[in-house]
Amino acid sequence: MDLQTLLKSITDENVSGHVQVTGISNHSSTVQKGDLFVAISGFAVDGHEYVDEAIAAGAVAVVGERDLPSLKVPYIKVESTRLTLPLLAKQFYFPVQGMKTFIGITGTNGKTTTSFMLKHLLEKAGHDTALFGTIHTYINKTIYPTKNTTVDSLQLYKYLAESEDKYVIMEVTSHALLQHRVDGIQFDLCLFTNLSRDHLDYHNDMDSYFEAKKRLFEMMSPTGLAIINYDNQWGETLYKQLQQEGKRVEAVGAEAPDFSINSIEYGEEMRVEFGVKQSSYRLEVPLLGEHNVTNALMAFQAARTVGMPPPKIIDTFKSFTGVPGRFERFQLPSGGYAIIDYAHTEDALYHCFKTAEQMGAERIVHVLGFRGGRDKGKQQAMIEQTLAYSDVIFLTLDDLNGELKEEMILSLERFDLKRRGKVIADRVKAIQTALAEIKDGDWLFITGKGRERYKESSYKAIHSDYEAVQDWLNHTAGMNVFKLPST
Ligand SMILES: CC(=O)N[C@H]1[C@@H](OP(=O)(O)OP(=O)(O)OC[C@H]2O[C@@H](n3ccc(=O)[nH]c3=O)[C@H](O)[C@@H]2O)O[C@H](CO)[C@@H](O)[C@@H]1O[C@H](C)C(=O)N[C@@H](C)C(=O)N[C@H](CCC(=O)O)C(=O)O
Ligand SMILES: Nc1ncnc2c1ncn2[C@@H]1O[C@H](COP(=O)(O)OP(=O)(O)OP(=O)(O)O)[C@@H](O)[C@H]1O
Repeated sequence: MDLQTLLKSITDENVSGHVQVTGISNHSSTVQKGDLFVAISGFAVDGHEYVDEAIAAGAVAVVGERDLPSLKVPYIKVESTRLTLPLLAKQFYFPVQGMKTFIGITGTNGKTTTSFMLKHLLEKAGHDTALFGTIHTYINKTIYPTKNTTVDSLQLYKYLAESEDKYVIMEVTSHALLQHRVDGIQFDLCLFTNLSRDHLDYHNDMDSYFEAKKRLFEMMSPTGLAIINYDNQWGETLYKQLQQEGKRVEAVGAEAPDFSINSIEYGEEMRVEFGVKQSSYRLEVPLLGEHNVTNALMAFQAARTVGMPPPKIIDTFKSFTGVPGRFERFQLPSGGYAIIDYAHTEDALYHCFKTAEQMGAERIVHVLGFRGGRDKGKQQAMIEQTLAYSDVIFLTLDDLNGELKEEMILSLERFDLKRRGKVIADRVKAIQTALAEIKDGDWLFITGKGRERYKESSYKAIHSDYEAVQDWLNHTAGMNVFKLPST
């Protein structure tokens, strides 16, 4: 594409000469000959420092937001490159949204679970469905690894250009919304799962965190619909605000207008009877936990809105097999259970423990750690939550993300575990020590990482909580033939 044509989306200024752009890059190491390089002033480094490297790699023009000494390629200075990047990327890779239906899901917890449920429903109904989220990106039935829950705008538009999928489900985080990673998308459906304390290292307070999440609903198409979990206090606030703004909005939950939950049966699968306006339904959710009932009801409403008949949705839920690393429960030789779960907020832990209690757990044993470089303010509340339910607690390391191991261990040792716990720094050791404690009737929660690979090495060549459990079963419990089901 001609540079001047590409720049029309961001400036009226003329650029001298005829420059053909064959791609866009925002990382110097990925620049290809013919690329336009966009320099972002980042949180960790300043992309303007890499302009020379980008030009040496073949960049034919540069967009930046700082004054730079004259370059041997055209330089276009803009107000904000974070705002400019999605405009350029969209124009170059995916100028027309076309026939795709965009579904954005935001909230502190439940985005991944709800998005997996919805993808399952849509795919079983025969619709090609793309998914962007924490676990992976899924385009044209191919899985791609992902660094962020919401990919950056450049990667997003490159994927969308490739995607032949009719539906696009995106987990949209508050970081992504503030960093303009999904700018330019008009969402047909916007879901709000809940808001609870998290990420206050990035957002100053809960009000700012809420306002960041609310941005998704500003990107909703005029004919779009917002589906809100009304049982969450912030959900109720959002519902009322959107209604006042004249947006189309539906609420889900026991306290929601036009929606009623008549009964919930707790068990190996959850059964919920509920009513939407004049109709009533009975849904079996093949997952544990009331939080998953909420997630399922959100997915139900979304699938219904895009035209799937409720009986078909109810039937399709029966074949949903769950989400990797989200309340994955394994029976141990002792008769107790080990659960691998991604909970890393006080609210998520509460839902884990409440589920165990409802299922008759006699004792709760808990292994948890805290990610380095993330909100430290939530740690004490998470400790209080585990103390409220757990009989035995093992504090251990999670990803350090650049923090010093010794300092992290010291900070873990400072928590008062009321003589019910101890610090075992090595995560595999902590998990395997806990497993050895488990008796019939016990539920062991291993939280924070789900199926994610460890960034830190352990005393054994084991790379995830799942492998740590499997290794213990194979070696210590003498069950050499036992294999946990894989993802
Ligand atoms: C703090 C934060 O959110 N950072 C995000 C941000 O990084 P950044 O743009 O500031 O990047 P940077 O590393 O400072 O680099 C600045 C620029 O220099 C360029 N560069 C850098 C190095 C180099 O050698 N050459 C080069 O050109 C980079 O490509 C970049 O354009 O934009 C990047 C692209 O979108 C993100 O990958 C990155 O996420 C980092 C890795 C991260 O950990 N983010 C977390 C906090 C996050 O976003 N989490 C949410 C989930 C939260 C939840 O669970 O709800 C998420 O959506 O993943
Ligand atoms: N609706 C819910 N309400 C509260 N907690 C939930 C809910 N759904 C899931 N959880 C808890 O939160 C954890 C993370 O769930 P999930 O991955 O679905 O959420 P997420 O919003 O994608 O999280 P993240 O942003 O951290 O990737 C689960 O492992 C579970 O402990």
